[in-house]
This record gives sequence, C-alpha cells and structure tokens, in this order.
Amino acid sequence: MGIRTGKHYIEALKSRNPEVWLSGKRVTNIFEEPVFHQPILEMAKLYDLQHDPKYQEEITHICEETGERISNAFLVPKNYQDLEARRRTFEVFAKATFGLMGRTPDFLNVVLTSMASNSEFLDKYNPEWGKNIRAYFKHVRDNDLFLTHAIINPQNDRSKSSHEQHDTFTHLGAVKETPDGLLVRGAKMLATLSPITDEVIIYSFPGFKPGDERYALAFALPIDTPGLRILCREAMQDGKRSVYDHPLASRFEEMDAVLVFNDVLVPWDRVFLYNNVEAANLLYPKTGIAQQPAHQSGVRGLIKLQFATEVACKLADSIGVDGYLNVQNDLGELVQSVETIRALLRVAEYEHELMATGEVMPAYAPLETIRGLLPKMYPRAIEVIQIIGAGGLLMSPTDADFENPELREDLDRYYVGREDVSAEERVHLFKLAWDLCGEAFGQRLLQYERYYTGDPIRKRAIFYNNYKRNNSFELVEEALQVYDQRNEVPSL
Ligand SMILES: Cc1cc2nc3c(=O)[nH]c(=O)nc-3n(C[C@H](O)[C@H](O)[C@H](O)COP(=O)(O)OP(=O)(O)OC[C@H]3O[C@@H](n4cnc5c(N)ncnc54)[C@H](O)[C@@H]3O)c2cc1C
Repeated sequence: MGIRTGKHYIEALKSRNPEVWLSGKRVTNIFEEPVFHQPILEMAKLYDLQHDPKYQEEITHICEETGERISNAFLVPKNYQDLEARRRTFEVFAKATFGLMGRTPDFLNVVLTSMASNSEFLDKYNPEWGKNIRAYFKHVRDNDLFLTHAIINPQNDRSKSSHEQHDTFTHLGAVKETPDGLLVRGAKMLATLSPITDEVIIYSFPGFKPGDERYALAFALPIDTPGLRILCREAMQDGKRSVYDHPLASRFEEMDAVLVFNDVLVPWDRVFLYNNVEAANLLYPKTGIAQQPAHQSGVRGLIKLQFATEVACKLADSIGVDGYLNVQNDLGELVQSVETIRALLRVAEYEHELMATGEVMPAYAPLETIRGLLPKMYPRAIEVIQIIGAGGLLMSPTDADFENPELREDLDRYYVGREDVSAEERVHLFKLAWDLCGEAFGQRLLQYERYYTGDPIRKRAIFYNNYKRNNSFELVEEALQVYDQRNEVPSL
C-alpha cells in the first residue's frame, strides 16, 4: 500500500473500537468525540501532505524492496543526503503543527526503523525476536501505520525496581506463556495520542535488575486489542471551545494516557524480547533508538522554539514595546536560542557517525546537547512571552464579545494595538500567546519539553559520564607537562 492519505487514516480509525476512557466514561466513537476530533483531522492533514505534489518528492521515496512510495521516516540513512531527506520530512510535519505535537507518526516510525535495522543483536538471545521486529517494521512501513508507545512504568515507588513493588503486576509484566502467545498484565505509561493511533509498541529504558525478568518485555499490538484499556488524563480543552478563542489548544491537544493490560494476549510473532534482563538493558544502546529519533525531536523542538520566539516578537511589536532595550535583550536571547539549536542540528548531521552496518546516525554529542538545552530554552521563551504580554494576556475578550454589536465599538476602540494594529489583530495574537503560555495546554507543552524523552537530569549525567569515559583531557595534560619539564627550563 505505501503512503496513506488522511482519508485512509480516518477510515482505519473508524473501523476500530479501542477501550478508551475519558473523564469516567467509555468513549464509544473516537472520531466523533470532541476532544479527539480536531487532533484526528490535524493528523489526517499530515498524511495528506505525503500526497501533496509540493512535498511528495521531499518527504517520501520509493521503497527499494516493495517499489511502493513510503515516508522518509522509514529510511535507513546511509549518508548525509539521507539524513537531509529525513530532516525535511520532520520539518514539514513539525511546521504543519508548529512543533506542538511531539508524537506525530514520524517519531515512532523512526524508532521502529532503527530498532529493526539494528535488531541482529537480538538473534543471539532468540532468533525469533529479531525476525519478529523486522517483520513488524515491514508491516508498519508498508501500511504507513501510526504508533504510540509506552516505555515508562507507572510512578508508584521509584526507589524500588519492578519486582520489588508492592503488587507484582503494578508494572507491566508477563503472567504466563501460552501456545498462542504471552499473557501480560499491569500498566505502562505515558502513551501520548494512543486513542487515535493504529498500534502500540511497548519497550523500556534500560535499568532492569536481576529479578525483573518478567518485566523485561518488548512487543507491539493493535490499539484495539481485547483487554487493553486506555485511561486518558483530563482533557486540556473540551473540544467545544472556539478556534478563535483557543487557536492552538483547540487544534493540537495531544492526549496522554496510562495503558492498562488486563491479561492481554501478545501473539508470539509480536514478541520482540521477553524474560531477559540483559537483552532488555541492551535494547537502547544496541539499536540506536535514542539517537535516531533524537533527530526528529531536535527538528521538531527547533520549530516549536522558533514558533514561541516569533510569538514573543510579534507580541512585542503589536503593543509597541520592542523599542525598549530590556525587551530587545529578551527577544535577542530567544533568537540566539533558536540559532543555537539550528546550528547544533547541522553539526549533528554533518558529523554523523557511521555504524558497522553502513547505517549513519546524527552525531551523539550535539543531539544530546540539544536535549539538555531545550528544557531550559523553551521554558525561557514562554517566560519572555509572559513578561512581554504582562496584564494584556489576561484581558482578551471572547469570540462572543466580538460578535455582539453592542460591544463591538468599545472593543475596536480599547483593544487596539499600536498604530496599524487593529483590536482584532491584537486580540488574535494575544489569544495565541495565552494558549502557549497560560492555558493548561501550554503547561503540558512545557512539561513535554522537559520530559518527553526521559529525565533531563539523569540524561545529562549520562552525557557527562560518556564524555569522561571518552576524553583524555589532553589540553590539561599538555599544560601539566610544564612540571615534567621544569628541570629542562633554562634559568635566566
Ligand atoms: C507530556 C509528556 C508526554 C509524554 N509522552 C510519552 C509517550 O508518548 N510515551 C512514553 O512512553 N512516555 C512518554 N512520556 C514519559 C516520559 O518518558 C517520562 O515522563 C520521563 O521518562 C520521566 O519519567 P517520569 O515522568 O516517570 O519521572 P520519574 O522518573 O518518576 O522522575 C520524577 C523525579 O524524580 C527524580 N528521579 C526519579 N528516579 C530517579 C533516580 N533513579 N535517580 C535520580 N533522580 C530520580 C527525577 O529527576 C524527577 O525529578 C511523556 C511525558 C510527558 C511529560
């Protein structure tokens, strides 16, 4: 089949009935549920972009194996040009969502591509596992599927490993083997967009200890598999607020969810890893599933930061405050943040690493530097929007106010911006800014940037430890040589 259209995606979604719970109620019609409806349409637009003549050549290619057109997110990059082609795909998707949706299909498609193309290490443990993940990759690629993932255990007692938790099956684990597959029970989080995806893939960060064997799992299932329950968090918009009042929250809400597996059967051909702590701990380092998708996250993060920066600049201009030195200082800082991330991405691509398999990965150090900087730069951009917008952010009238002729004259007079900025223009801009910096929707976007790929503090510690391991500190060593040479220095 190859690349899907938005219509194909929606048809597939309508054909399923996953067990989704939202605010205490079972959602019976995912497509018609107001909280999901607009995000589904936004996702469909991304699938349609793959067929748009303006983008098709840039973001898709012909698969050598099948002869079908597929997304560049499924490309196993072999050189710089491939990384560039993949980057363009990330850019087009991220621009269509202003970088506000982190888990668009390209993200997990890259994860899966990397997992499959580097899966040979699994063969040593069980030849079926590698075979299964490679077959699953083809299934997802050829049907252009949209995945969610849940790789974190529920936040119960983080001081204990999975097998030490109070209840054996709080964390998702294997119950028993059956002739048809593996029976699993327990919870996993934080499956973003899960209600509107096709399938879920489960794996975990390293950190398993002896005794954790039953939790050392990787598998994938259709999202409507019996026994799989999707518990959504509270919605951050009700799906009924107008696009005018909430131009971002009304469109780009990415629902997050805890997945509960109530004795779910995973067919053997969907099991990628099981009952092996060593293999589970090696999944990340051996398959590049941190580094390859960090390329997507970096590109998407750059566009989100650029968007927030543009909002701050336009806000300042609209009320005539961008002539002040303090405001220019703040805005200049944001522009420099954008330039820093842009430069780091280019370095990551130019200095790509060649693997023994012939695959290339964007360089680790600049990608991890992006990972370390964005959780500081993005919140700072939001703070600058709050500082510049100040009280005005809280004073925007609603769509209904503008529609009321009795109020319209007052609104046009008192909500006007600097010369040439009408009340409507100014209010539109301030509402956009408020969605980003004030609404619960915007707070989630902040939390996403901090945590979407793990705890930034531990990630930076790992980065430092790698740096120390691979660095002989030769500059300091050279400077210290002066002590070895002191007897050779001729005295004056
Ligand atoms: C908006 C959003 C969307 C997300 N989407 C997804 C998704 O689609 N799929 C998915 O699988 N995950 C997703 N995540 C989850 C994300 O991977 C986790 O939030 C992240 O890995 C951190 O784990 P945690 O939230 O359980 O925090 P915890 O690990 O519980 O950490 C809580 C605090 O305790 C500290 N801490 C905990 N353990 C230690 C330790 N051992 N040593 C030192 N300090 C420690 C941390 O520094 C942190 O301050 C998402 C998260 C967010 C916020």
